[in-house]
Amino acid sequence: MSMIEVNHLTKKFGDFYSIQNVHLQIPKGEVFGFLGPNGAGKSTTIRHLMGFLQPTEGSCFINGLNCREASATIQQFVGYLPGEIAFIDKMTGKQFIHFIAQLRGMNDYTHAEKLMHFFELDASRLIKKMSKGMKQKVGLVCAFMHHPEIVILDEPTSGLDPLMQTKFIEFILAEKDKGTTIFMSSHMIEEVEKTCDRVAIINAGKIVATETITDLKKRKSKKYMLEFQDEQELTRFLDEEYVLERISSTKVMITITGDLQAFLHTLSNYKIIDLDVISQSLEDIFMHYYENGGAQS
Ligand SMILES: Nc1ncnc2c1ncn2[C@@H]1O[C@H](COP(=O)(O)OP(=O)(O)OP(=O)(O)O)[C@@H](O)[C@H]1O
Repeated sequence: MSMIEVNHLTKKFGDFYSIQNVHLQIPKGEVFGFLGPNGAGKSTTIRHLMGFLQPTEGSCFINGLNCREASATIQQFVGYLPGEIAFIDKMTGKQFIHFIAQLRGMNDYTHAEKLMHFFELDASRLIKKMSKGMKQKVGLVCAFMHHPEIVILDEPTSGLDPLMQTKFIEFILAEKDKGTTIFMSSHMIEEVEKTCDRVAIINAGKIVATETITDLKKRKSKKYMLEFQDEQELTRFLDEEYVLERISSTKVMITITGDLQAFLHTLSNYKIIDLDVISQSLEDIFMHYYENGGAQS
């Protein structure tokens, strides 16, 4: 049985389709990424999972429970991090964390304390005086403090600095080892690549692809900026059969899809003074799907 199941979910706001025919099945223990640009429909899908929205068509289930009908029960056991957290500003971080814990009937804060320590959160401050990143950490502590088996995170790293983003990835990988089922939305391919088993890509309310990270990586091309020691070295390199764009007399941009090994081997024969990896943007990856007719794989 899937832990999370979204069946042909459609939501219309007036005449506008926020999401259309979204279909997802996430088995126990899977870390699933939900990628898409701003306004693609990620939060709308997630809000249905938490039972906050009534579908126009379709349905969703968590652990076999209908998300709309069993909303209260689901909110009790699922770990949830909303995209925009509505905090009670007058509380300190700690008071808020205890408040949420009590709503869940918890009275042991040991794990919450551990999480605060891990995320380096000083929760004694008033929430209204906290930065966006600190508030995000409060949200993460609330999402994980009751050892949930299923976790739903709406853009979990938004507002976190790069060091914390790395810590977050480490944290998710540890949760994955424990067997936690995680569904997380993001618009950053890198964090999804590092943590998830599978990913669905949503654009303009429709799923354009669902695939394993292994397959995504195989298909993904990467660009490298190479700077050669001098023009002669670059000229020599032009004989190699690579798709490249000449940037200057000593610099080229190369696109590599798939096998890196052969590329690295070739590079070892040249005098290179600098190499930069240019990450492929989400849009570039979408282009790939559009070029293939946006077919679902
Ligand atoms: N309550 C609402 N009323 C009208 N339109 C809405 C409502 N909620 C969402 N939408 C629209 O539905 C579309 C999808 O929004 P959603 O918030 O799900 O996107 P998202 O993928 O989470 O984007 P982001 O990355 O910016 O958070 C957007 O065009 C948004 O304006």
